[in-house]
Amino acid sequence: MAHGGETATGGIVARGLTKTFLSAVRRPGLAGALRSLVDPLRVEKTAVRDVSFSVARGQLLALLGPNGAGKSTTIKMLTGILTPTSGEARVAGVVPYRERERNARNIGAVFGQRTQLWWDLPARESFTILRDVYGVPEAEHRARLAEFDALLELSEFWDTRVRHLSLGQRVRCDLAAALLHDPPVVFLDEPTIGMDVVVKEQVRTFLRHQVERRGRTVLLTTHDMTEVARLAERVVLINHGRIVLDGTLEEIRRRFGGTWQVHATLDPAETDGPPPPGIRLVRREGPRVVFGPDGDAPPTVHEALRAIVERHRVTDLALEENDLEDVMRAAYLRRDDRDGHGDGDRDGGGEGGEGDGRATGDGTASRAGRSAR
Ligand SMILES: Nc1ncnc2c1ncn2[C@@H]1O[C@H](COP(=O)(O)OP(=O)(O)OP(=O)(O)O)[C@@H](O)[C@H]1O
Repeated sequence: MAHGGETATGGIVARGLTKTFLSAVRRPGLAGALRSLVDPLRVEKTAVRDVSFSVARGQLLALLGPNGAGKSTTIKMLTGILTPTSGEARVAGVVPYRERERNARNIGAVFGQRTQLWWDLPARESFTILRDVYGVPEAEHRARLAEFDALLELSEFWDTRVRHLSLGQRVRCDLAAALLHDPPVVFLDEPTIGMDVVVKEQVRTFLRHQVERRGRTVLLTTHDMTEVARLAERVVLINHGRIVLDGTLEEIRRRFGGTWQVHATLDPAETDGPPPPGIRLVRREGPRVVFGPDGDAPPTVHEALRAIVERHRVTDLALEENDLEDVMRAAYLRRDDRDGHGDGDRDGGGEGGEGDGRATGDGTASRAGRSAR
């Protein structure tokens, strides 16, 4: 966990962040509806529960989780839009919900569904207004716009009124607008939603440039697993408002799906024998078998291939990586199982906590793993 000193240079720290909403619900039936008018029934909903993580300066972290997991609520607390019910946050050394103006200078934010651009103005005029709002020197402004244009091809459409831009064009302008004042920290809530594959790749290149060349700290949410695979060094997976895993994509694969599968055809003379240690038989159909990693410390794929060939009489061998969407589905569903058992998981602090999804300890809770049982 990073400390205040680290965030002062441009990192993010969330400690025990919790947000509970109180919302009015209507009682059923006409009489209930009338009663609710004078005596509203309020229910509590904890959207984010004891969430702790940190992002060091110049790191990109993807916040992942199913719909309603609490991602946007977390980002809203870190951008100062919402005040947490308990816990604390620091973004570039500032408590965002206490010093909103100071925080606004340190961060850029893009909420893919909304725009911060003036609808009836061409984007370039919005950029000029933002330059004046943030007091960016003209030469700096021009240099930064030129950099953004080179990466995002904005000049093709920045003289068109924002209301006439396509979604992909508009979000590219929003990305530029969010970074024009050179913020050290950037929050992106589903930035590539609805973009075509070419524009998505352009935006990813732009983000990589901002992280690697400009040293910005980026926290993004996405449901696009290709995006995660291409961009994120580290992911925090949340579900039902709690952190399930804080680690790398490889760790998610290992815990929820396994990092590899070996499809083999065995010689008909092969007699049934157990697979090598650390390897499990996922599926068997006649001579065709599928092996996967087993346990907490499975062999690497090279070790596995060698062990399988030494142990079994193999006539054909193919290596496949587990599909990331399948792995994520297993991760999301696994969390639901755990909730159903009310296991009282608490630690949001990441790796090794009770909330790390190792419900069975086998580390291979994949679709394939289940079908093998
Ligand atoms: N203002 C609010 N009042 C009451 N409940 C809310 C409010 N905002 C969010 N919630 C609830 O909090 C939970 C988390 O919502 P949130 O928008 O953070 O999820 P999310 O992970 O961003 O989901 P998605 O991927 O669908 O955008 C949801 O159950 C949502 O209904």
